Amino acid sequence: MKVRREVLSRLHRLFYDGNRHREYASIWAMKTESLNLLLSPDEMAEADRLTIQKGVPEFELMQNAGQVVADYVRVNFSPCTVGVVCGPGNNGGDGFVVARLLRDAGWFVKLTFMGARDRLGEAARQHLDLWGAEDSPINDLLDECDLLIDGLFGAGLDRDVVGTFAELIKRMNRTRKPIVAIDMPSGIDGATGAVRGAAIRAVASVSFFRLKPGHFLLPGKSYCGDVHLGQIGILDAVLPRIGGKVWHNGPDLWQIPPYEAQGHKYSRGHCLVLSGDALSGGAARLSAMAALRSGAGLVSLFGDKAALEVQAHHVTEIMLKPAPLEKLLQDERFNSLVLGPGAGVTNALRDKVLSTIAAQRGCVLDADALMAFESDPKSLFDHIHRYGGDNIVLTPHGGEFARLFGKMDEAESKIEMVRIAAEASGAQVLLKGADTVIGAPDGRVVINSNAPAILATAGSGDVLAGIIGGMLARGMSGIDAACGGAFIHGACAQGFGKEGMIASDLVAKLPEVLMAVDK
Ligand SMILES: NC(=O)C1=CN([C@@H]2O[C@H](COP(=O)(O)OP(=O)(O)OC[C@H]3O[C@@H](n4cnc5c(N)ncnc54)[C@H](OP(=O)(O)O)[C@@H]3O)[C@@H](O)[C@H]2O)[C@H](O)CC1
Ligand SMILES: [K+]
Repeated sequence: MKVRREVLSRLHRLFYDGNRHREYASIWAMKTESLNLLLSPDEMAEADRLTIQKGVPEFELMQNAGQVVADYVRVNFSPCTVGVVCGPGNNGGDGFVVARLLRDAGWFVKLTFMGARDRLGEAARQHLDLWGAEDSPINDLLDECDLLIDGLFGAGLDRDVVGTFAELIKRMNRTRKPIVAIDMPSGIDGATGAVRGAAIRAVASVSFFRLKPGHFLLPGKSYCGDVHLGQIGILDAVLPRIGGKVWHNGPDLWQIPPYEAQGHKYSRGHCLVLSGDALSGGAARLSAMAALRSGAGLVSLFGDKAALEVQAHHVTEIMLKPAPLEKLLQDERFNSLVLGPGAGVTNALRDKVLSTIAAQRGCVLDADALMAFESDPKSLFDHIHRYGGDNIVLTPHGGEFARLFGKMDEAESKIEMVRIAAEASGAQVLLKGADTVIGAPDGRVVINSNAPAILATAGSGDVLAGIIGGMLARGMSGIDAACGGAFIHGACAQGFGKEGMIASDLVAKLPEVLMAVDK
């Protein structure tokens, strides 16, 4: 019933043409069973429990989990001597299955169990019995095996790893042998990606049913190696009961509105970008070019006449509007704005932001547009709550985020930080970084993980703001535009290569990437 209501309201909004900001279909509301959904270890344990309650034996889930890992190993490695290190819980139980299946396939397998048989659960104990061979001393296993399987801890890690286990993890890493992690690299917190004391550095992590935030948040991501997902019989039908609210970003989550055959440039939206002054216009120009390449029908730079006269020497397709913002906002066709890049932190900028919000336009508030509220963020947030923030995207980097929302030491992870910030501000918050996290005011969070290191270059953030501005102009909602923008931005950098990229190269890559994500 709830889903039906969401679909109906989505359809209502689809056909609603609010003049100021048109909204197209977002497939977001129908994503309960999406493979992009991420589950925390606790949510995963709940999915496991509900599935078992519905009659699927835990023994079978464990058998299937081991099978998925063994299959991964057989496809990706040549037969060799494998050492399986099993911990005291069900992660170790999966390890018993992997060991048995690889042995059955003719591989030479050693296994060390770092727990007590009588403390294992029933299913793990049965699988230990089926393995049935002598335990190997850990020194022999580490010396003699070519490939290690990490079955120490998975979803049940609930404290820092210390003492013997921490030493073992470090020794496994020091062998420099390839390690395949079952579920998560042991020591990585699946909910937050934090290293809990010590963690396995895996070449691959094979997980089950749905991935976890820790596979994508740093530093966890850099410990996982290749991440592989397999299905083990946990039922999709349990997902509505879990009600997960964190997703991994990808084109399945959002849809760029297609061009209409009858459309004209105004029906594709008009994005206004505030120019910096005469000596600081490059950032806004990058945003404007990105917005235009992202498919906004028209893009205009506005600002001081002196600044626009300089811009006139650089732009061709982009128009220049030397009019005051208040006047521009009377024209409803300007449906999206990008404010902040190179703008300078001034009271005048602050006023422009507040006017834009009051005029209920889609907007991206970046850099200086955020810092203009550093001393009084509440005035920004109150304004957004008053006029509505569905189509507003704030794009702070870590430093700006802390200055606007406070340090949030209490918060558990980037997910919690962004969730709190989105709720407080009433807008979408896109916290930039190597693991960009995007939050909506209703608690939904999306992790974007496709940004390569070369994206950390001057002007890259201006391009991101422009892409999101272009998406808003085309009629995407704030959350869809933010997620789409972050993914497309990362994909542009990935498509460029490893060296020498500058921000305008991202703009040049946009057509190729937009074609690739077009559904
Ligand atoms: N839902 C699924 O997809 C399935 C998952 N399977 C696998 O099971 C694990 C989760 O199993 P679980 O038994 O809940 O947890 P772990 O094996 O990860 O770890 C629990 C044991 O580890 C001890 N523990 C936890 N943290 C530490 C630590 N820092 N230092 C030392 N020991 C630690 C804990 O000990 P206690 O003292 O707290 O009791 C437990 O003994 C999941 O990751 C999958 O691999 C199923 O096989 C199939 C279904
Ligand atoms: K593990």
